[in-house]
Amino acid sequence: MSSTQEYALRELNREKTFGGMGTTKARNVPRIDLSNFQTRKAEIADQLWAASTDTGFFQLVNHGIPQRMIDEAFEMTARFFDLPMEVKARLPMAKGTNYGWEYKAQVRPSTGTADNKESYQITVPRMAGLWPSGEELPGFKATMLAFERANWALGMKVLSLFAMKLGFPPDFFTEAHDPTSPEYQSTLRLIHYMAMEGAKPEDFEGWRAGAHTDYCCLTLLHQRTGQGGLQLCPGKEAGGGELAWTDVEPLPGVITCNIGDMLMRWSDDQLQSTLHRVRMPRADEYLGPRYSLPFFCQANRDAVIRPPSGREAPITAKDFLDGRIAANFAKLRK
Ligand SMILES: O=C(O)CCC(=O)C(=O)O
Ligand SMILES: [Fe+2]
Repeated sequence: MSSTQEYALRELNREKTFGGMGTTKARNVPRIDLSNFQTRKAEIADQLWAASTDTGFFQLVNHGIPQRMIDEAFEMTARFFDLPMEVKARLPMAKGTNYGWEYKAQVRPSTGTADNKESYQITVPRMAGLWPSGEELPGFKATMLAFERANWALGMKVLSLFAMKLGFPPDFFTEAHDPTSPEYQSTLRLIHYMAMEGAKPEDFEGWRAGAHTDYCCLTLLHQRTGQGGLQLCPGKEAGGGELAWTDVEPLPGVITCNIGDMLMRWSDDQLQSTLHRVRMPRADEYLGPRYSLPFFCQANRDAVIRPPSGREAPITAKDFLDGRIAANFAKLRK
């Protein structure tokens, strides 16, 4: 078995145990202020480290991405998903890839059912033929490229502090996520969870996004106030039995972040990649569409993940990611 297949299988078996409804529990998701970043690096690094070795989730405030830019990205996202099906179908995500449009194709190993969503993923060097035309959606490409780069820059700022804590040079992860390289594979994802107004009772039994951990180093997640549903369960408490889930409410001016599997491995499991999911709204909650914009900092395909202790074998970020994509999108056409 190749290391990719072996990794995919291990992940599959682990995630299959997380699909149940579980209970709920209040937990603190730390809020971390990035203002005066240059002079407060040591303090911010301590706060990031404490949050990420504990719940694996934190929320950034004063992060520097202008609210206007975030609002514009959400407006373009709604317009994109409003395009006719046949237009979106001309931009398909091919099997084994991480870019393009998919409709209800992501089957989470935890649930075995498709997420009730459509998504469009932007992996900048591999978008040939996958952008809507300027006539179909004026301004879309420019807006999304600028938003992608703003997220990348913020992600690298945060990762530079993790590098410091792990004893790597400060620009270690920036080099591993070099956006000028053709091997770049960080991804901006646009997600549309379908409105549930008038849906049948059985439609509420599924998941908007089934329980999973992210594949990446770090996720920056933009959400809309009033469009809740994200829940987390820390890994330390996910060791079997019924899981207790915590609601993470979207707040204005906040970017919710979590550590992914890639950084967990790179840090010898010190930084926690935490299980999360998006639940269906209850009948008495907002039932309109839900949009979210995660940006996944994923090390370039040729970056080698070599944990300092040497306990886990080195693996390229390509092999690491391919295993996870294969386990999630088996349904897509080649
Ligand atoms: O939509 C959300 O709030 C979370 C999405 C998510 O977890 C993912 O796409 O990995
Ligand atoms: Fe996720």
